[in-house]
Amino acid sequence: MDFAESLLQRKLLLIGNFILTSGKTSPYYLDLRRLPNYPEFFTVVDKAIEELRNIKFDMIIGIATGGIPLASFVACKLGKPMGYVRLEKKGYGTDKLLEADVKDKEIVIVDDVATTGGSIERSAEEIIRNGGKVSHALVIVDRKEGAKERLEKMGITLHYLYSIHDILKSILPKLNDNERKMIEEYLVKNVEG
Ligand SMILES: O=P(O)(O)OC[C@H]1O[C@H](OP(=O)(O)OP(=O)(O)O)[C@H](O)[C@@H]1O
Ligand SMILES: O=C(O)c1cc(=O)[nH]c(=O)[nH]1
Repeated sequence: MDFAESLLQRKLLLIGNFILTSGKTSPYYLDLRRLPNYPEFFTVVDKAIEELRNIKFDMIIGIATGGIPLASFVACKLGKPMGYVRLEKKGYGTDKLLEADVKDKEIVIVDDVATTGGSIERSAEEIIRNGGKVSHALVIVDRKEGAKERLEKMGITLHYLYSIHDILKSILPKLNDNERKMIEEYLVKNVEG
């Protein structure tokens, strides 16, 4: 079974009507928060390590919440420091967004999914505000909805382990006509090449 089929079988790839963090509505949703429940996660960790092999960096920052497990496992296996950036301030305690000392460090940002790239952009801005540098980000799946181009403008290269095309090509034939039509229409309107 390939990765996409296992996502579908484990209900980590859902078909329906989903509101995204950007406010867009999508007929599919990658719910990778439970991927670490399954052995496929270890393959993803190994692929991420392979993808980072030729990149020089000091620290990995995961984006809460979806990016934290992958950031943690990869950092641990590589013997690199790790931290994370919150979605929002707590309003109490230290009230920080970024839980890491990034000053003068070269950071790789890690997340589960990139759609518009807004979450990575906000995280990079916070890291830069705190004195860190960001040239690379890595996600498990790039939904190909503009993240690469958006991040390029900030000088950040987006790496991904699977594109949405890799995921959907083996899945589309398994769906009913209505589901397939909704997804194909969404792809035409929202997704690059
Ligand atoms: O590229 P973007 O358009 O920013 O969308 C992708 C982001 O959306 C999801 O996070 P979400 O905000 O749902 O938070 P969660 O990981 O805590 O569930 C996902 O984990 C990415 O961080
Ligand atoms: O854009 C998002 O918010 C998003 C899309 C997706 O497929 N999965 C996810 O966790 N978030």
